[in-house]
Amino acid sequence: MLKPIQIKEDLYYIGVNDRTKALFENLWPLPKGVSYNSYLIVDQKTALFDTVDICYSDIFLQKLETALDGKELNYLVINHMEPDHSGSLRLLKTKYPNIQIVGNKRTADMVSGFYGITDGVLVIEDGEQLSLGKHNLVFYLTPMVHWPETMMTYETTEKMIFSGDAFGTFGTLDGGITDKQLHPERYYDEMVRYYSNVVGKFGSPVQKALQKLGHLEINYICSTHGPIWTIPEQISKVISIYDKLSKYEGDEGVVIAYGSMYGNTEQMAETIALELAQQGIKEIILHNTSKRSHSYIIRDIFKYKGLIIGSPTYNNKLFPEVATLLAKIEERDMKNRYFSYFGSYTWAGAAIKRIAQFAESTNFEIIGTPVEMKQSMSLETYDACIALGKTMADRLIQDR
Ligand SMILES: Cc1cc2nc3c(=O)[nH]c(=O)nc-3n(C[C@H](O)[C@H](O)[C@H](O)COP(=O)(O)O)c2cc1C
Repeated sequence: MLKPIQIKEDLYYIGVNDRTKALFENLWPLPKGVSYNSYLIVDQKTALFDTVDICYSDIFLQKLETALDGKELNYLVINHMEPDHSGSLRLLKTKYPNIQIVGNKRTADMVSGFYGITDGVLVIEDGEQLSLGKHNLVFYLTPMVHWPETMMTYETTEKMIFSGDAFGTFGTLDGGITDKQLHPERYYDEMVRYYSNVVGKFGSPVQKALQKLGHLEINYICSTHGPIWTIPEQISKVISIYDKLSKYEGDEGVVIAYGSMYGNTEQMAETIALELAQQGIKEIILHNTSKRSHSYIIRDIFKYKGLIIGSPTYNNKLFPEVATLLAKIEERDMKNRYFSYFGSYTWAGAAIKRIAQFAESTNFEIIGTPVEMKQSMSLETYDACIALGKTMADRLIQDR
């Protein structure tokens, strides 16, 4: 028998930890794992909020059964249909055939399309309410805070928000479930990585959602990944992280992401970094795009205002890992960055031209003069790298 965790009277945590999966969405590394959170309110009516990844259905269903303690399961509220949360739906419906599945019309379409379930679906509108007895639920549609059907559910008595993926983070819950039981700092970098990797493209919908929900008093943030946030300062911090990231606001600092096969292009990166430090910039992060998972590079690009990209010419194109990274930056509609670039070649340069095309497609502010190096570092190239580093530092310092 597996037991759920009682968070407070009427509220149970019945999520699970995944320490097995290597890549979230088969893309983003999970060195600290991830949790799939599900919650149950037990009132005159019972309501479950989201399910878990299908790999953990058995554990989840056992915990649910214990939490229900013989009561009927009345509602499943689906805030998000991505399979890491809806994966247990078919099994849940088989075990509790009379359950009412609550979602908006887009949810209903996906419930039918993914799981072939069309009966017992209660379609709600934005702002609609549902009473469980003592607890009252209000549904807020927040489209594209990841997927078009995403919504959040606000419980008005205890002021709890079931936020779906919003305010989520990578990292398993190792014993502690609420922020009071753990060191929240452990999760913040992983929250930024989660946001930038998974939600990063949707800055504007996240801003709309934050404005829509801004008037709500919130005592509990119950996300589908990571800790339950209950401490007022932590709640403010979590919301401010999402606010800042969705506005694409960066801190003072520079990410230099480069490709290099034999180290020549890397020397350009090193030279620029030395000058940035010389000028008083403390946060300088060099990422070798072949060595570091792009997941972390993207996280840092979301963190810092300065971005410098470097690449050798490779078969008349960009070095492949750099090209892939640029595509990932483009996909995320990255904004508000100070951008510089550099490149190298041996017989006919193409890297610089390709990065210039990328730069044109963004709204980044181009800083300094791009540096192109033939073969290896000459005094002229060295001076040009120093000049580029200085111009970037000056631009960042202007904002202090
Ligand atoms: C597989 C391969 C393909 C290359 N393709 C080109 C090319 O199309 N045009 C060019 O001018 N140089 C090309 N180069 C040369 C590199 O761009 C040049 O040597 C550069 O300085 C390498 O930088 P690195 O030392 O940082 O790896 C190629 C090198 C390799 C290994």
